[in-house]
Amino acid sequence: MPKALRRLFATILIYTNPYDVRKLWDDSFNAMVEDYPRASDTNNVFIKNKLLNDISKLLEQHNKKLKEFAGLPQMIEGFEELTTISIMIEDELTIPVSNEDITCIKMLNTGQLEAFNTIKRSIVEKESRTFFVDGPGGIGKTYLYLAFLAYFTEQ
Ligand SMILES: Nc1ncnc2c1ncn2[C@@H]1O[C@H](COP(=O)(O)OP(=O)(O)OP(=O)(O)O)[C@@H](O)[C@H]1O
Repeated sequence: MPKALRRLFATILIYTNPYDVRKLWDDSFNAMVEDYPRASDTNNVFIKNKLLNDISKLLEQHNKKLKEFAGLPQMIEGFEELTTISIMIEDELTIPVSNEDITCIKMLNTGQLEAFNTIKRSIVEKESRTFFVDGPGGIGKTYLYLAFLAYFTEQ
């Protein structure tokens, strides 16, 4: 739904050239960013610029630019490069999850389950921590990763 609203917003800009773009932006803002990830370190400036970046890409498909619409906030310079990470996350989310991967979660051994629960808790509580999973070859690191991928994609 938020994605469809962003597309609708861009379509309105392109085809109707509304009188009060800023009001349309302000009124639609919250609904358009509903699906954006909100980590603890994600502030409003990031959300605003991510939205501008997404709208900008939609406008580009019609050879239009953000700056052509007076009243629209402008994106901070260099923001596009900062979004590379979120594109990587979006790519990860397109990987299909097999039933076998979903079964992984129930099959985790004690060590894997401990790691799974610790990392999952940290993600759910938006701690923004980094974990390094190490161990001898064949111990089940990839298996643990597949369980995570299945769990969070399902979510
Ligand atoms: N909890 C588990 N239950 C059943 N099979 C498992 C479990 N954990 C791992 N395996 C299986 O053990 C094998 C080795 O696991 P995995 O590939 O995850 O190890 P790895 O630590 O990533 O190895 P490497 O470091 O060599 O890449 C795989 O065939 C995997 O399916």
